[in-house]
Amino acid sequence: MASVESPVRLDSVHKTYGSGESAVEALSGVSFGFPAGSFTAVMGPSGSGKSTLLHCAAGLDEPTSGRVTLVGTDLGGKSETALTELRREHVAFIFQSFNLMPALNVEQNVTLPMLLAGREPDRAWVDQVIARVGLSQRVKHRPGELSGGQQQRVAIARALAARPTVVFADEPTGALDTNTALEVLNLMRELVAAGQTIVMVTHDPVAASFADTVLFLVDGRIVMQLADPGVEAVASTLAKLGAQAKRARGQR
Ligand SMILES: Nc1ncnc2c1ncn2[C@@H]1O[C@H](COP(=O)(O)OP(=O)(O)OP(=O)(O)O)[C@@H](O)[C@H]1O
Repeated sequence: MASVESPVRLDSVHKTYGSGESAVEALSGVSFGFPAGSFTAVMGPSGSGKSTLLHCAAGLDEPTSGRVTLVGTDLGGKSETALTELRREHVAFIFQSFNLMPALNVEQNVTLPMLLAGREPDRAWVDQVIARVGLSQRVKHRPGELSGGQQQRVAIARALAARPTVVFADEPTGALDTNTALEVLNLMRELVAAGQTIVMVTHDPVAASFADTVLFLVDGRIVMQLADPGVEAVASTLAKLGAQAKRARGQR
């Protein structure tokens, strides 16, 4: 099951929030297969639907219509329990809102998802991941004893330690200093080289340049894809799309 060609697939996904006058169409027919062992960045102006796409792809939010397939499983009509099990087995998140367990120390937070999935943590790899995010001196600290950036690094180590099939990341480097951000992005590239699939929402052209492909969303639609993206190309495309979106809003 885990070795499907596209561990994450969206087919004609629409997502509308609210109804009637106040309805907002956050996704307007998104179709994309994220290939196994690929790193894809999702970019676009504020409100273009990036987080909604990520939440629908991860089964955290249900599309209004269309189909999402995660690691070979059609998520349509699945129970919350079935979704939780699927995620526990195959998926990791690096979201700002995915909090750490306050009573557990760094090492315990990092190994918890594996223990919950009934898997024995690979201690050497766990130590390596914790070292790569610069927290070797903090393994016995609790989240409350760490800075915001350090807590984010624990969340990153936690996501990477379990070697999930798919990593969903929302602004994973947003709260990090430049050096740690580069270290984390390099680590993500290593995971991709090892066959894992990463889908990352970011506003940062430098972070996006680590991806194999950048998808640009405008008004809930994929309007452009950039392969092997360079920082300059990403930044100029983003600026152009942002200006177009602003003009279009002005005309409405
Ligand atoms: N729970 C919700 N209820 C109502 N509308 C929502 C909800 N979540 C998102 N939206 C709307 O859907 C659209 C897309 O939102 P989304 O958060 O996916 O955009 P985004 O591209 O991630 O934005 P940003 O870059 O500002 O985080 C926006 O117009 C937003 O206001």
